[in-house]
Amino acid sequence: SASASYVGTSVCLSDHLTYTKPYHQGTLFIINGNPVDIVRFCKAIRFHKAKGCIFEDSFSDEFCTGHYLLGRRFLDEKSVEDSKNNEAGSENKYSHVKVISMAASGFLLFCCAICCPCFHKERKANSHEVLPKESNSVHQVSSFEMSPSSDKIPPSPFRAPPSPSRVPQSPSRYAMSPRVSRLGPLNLSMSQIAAATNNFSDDQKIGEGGFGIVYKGILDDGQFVAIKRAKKEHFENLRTEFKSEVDLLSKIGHRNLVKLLGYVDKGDERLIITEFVRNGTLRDHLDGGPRGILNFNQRLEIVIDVCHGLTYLHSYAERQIIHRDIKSSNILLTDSMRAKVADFGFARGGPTDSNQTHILTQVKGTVGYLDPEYMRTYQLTAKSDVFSFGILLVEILTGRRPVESRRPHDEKITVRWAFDKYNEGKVFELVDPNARDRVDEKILRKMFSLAFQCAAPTRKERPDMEAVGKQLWAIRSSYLRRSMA
Ligand SMILES: Nc1ncnc2c1ncn2[C@@H]1O[C@H](COP(=O)(O)OP(=O)(O)OP(=O)(O)O)[C@@H](O)[C@H]1O
Repeated sequence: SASASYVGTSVCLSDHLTYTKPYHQGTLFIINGNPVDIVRFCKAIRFHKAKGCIFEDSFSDEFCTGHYLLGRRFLDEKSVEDSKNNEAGSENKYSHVKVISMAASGFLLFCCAICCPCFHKERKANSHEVLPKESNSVHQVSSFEMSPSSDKIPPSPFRAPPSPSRVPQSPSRYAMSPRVSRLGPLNLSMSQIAAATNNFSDDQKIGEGGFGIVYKGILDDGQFVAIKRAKKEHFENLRTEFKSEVDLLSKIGHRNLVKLLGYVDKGDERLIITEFVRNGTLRDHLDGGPRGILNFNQRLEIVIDVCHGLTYLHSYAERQIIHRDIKSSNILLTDSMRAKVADFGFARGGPTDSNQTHILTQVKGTVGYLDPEYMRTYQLTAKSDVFSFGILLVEILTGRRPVESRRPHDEKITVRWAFDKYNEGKVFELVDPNARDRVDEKILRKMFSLAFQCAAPTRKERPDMEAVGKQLWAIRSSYLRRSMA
């Protein structure tokens, strides 16, 4: 994700216009979480400009000049049609019959069919939507402070309800957020950290993310640590959310979550110190290379670990925590291939009051894993992590990134491609070609089915992580039974 191309955003009329930069043939254009073609995107820009909307500095629209758009009218008309269909669907989202009738994409139909029980159960729980009183809601988009529920978002011709066929694309960092830095139980001075990292020498560098460089360090007592050193341009943000995140993270302790050991917030330095997890990221392993290829059993164990880490955050931590950036490059593996969820830079406390169903907040996360409903409504719940987990599940089974912009059109959005193949009964074609062990078709279908439930378009349709865990355990037992037979 260090290579993430940034995205431009406008929130005029609550539309979220996003595109991956720099502009090239494979550039993805997204409106409110829905992939659109360039013509429609440019139309939205023009519309926003006419309404006097201000675009970020980084938002450039030079691709909207004539020659890129020639010959695209057909596409444009088609997407307007799509949008009309979807608009109609949005009104009917509480009626099963109608949901079924609108499910032109097939995906929604599927989700509805397999998720009916949770659909019913969750509807009650979500019936009160209250704007939470957050201490650190400074980043909320101002128009939303006045409009707590999505119903009140001003109308725009470019809004459309999400559907899984509309998952956002490309594993690009979607928005910048401050990193936490803290120094809890590990009370290290700057000179100790300098010694531990050999003065931040290049040899100790293990990676680089959007916010800083990660170094490996070795403490006096021989303990290995990972030290993330924030880039100076993020310092201001760091200050703003610093305290709340420190408070959140200091309460976390689970074997499937990377432990935060401390922070430094002094003078020119913002450092986060975590336990060092030595076997690379899940993405590294899916890409193959010297570490070898993950077999199916390992993949299954990894998703179970991630699921347990998330279940703890959502249901068992002192206060509910929503990670907001679940993705394969944030899953670290130990030598024994156990998984730990890392990178809590975007983590947020969930609702604190039982009347609150969600938190209203700016969208943060990584494009491709981002919950389309959260992108559209700015309502954050633990189900946004469930969505990302579903995308991750498809990724670990197929080996493909959530968005593969170089592939043919119908394969670009991995979850959509997988869903179509699944429905055609071609589940074996989905399996990562690098994973050589042959797995029973039933097991594969169960895994994919679970992934699609998690990546359902609306949070009401998604199971919670605890339910996901139960399903994964059941799949694991039948897998083990079958492989022993
Ligand atoms: N605790 C850790 N132990 C071992 N390696 C780590 C640890 N934390 C991070 N890394 C390594 O450093 C790399 C960069 O991590 P970082 O979290 O900064 O970036 P990212 O998640 O890849 O990108 P971004 O922060 O932009 O999402 C990771 O890909 C991983 O290889």
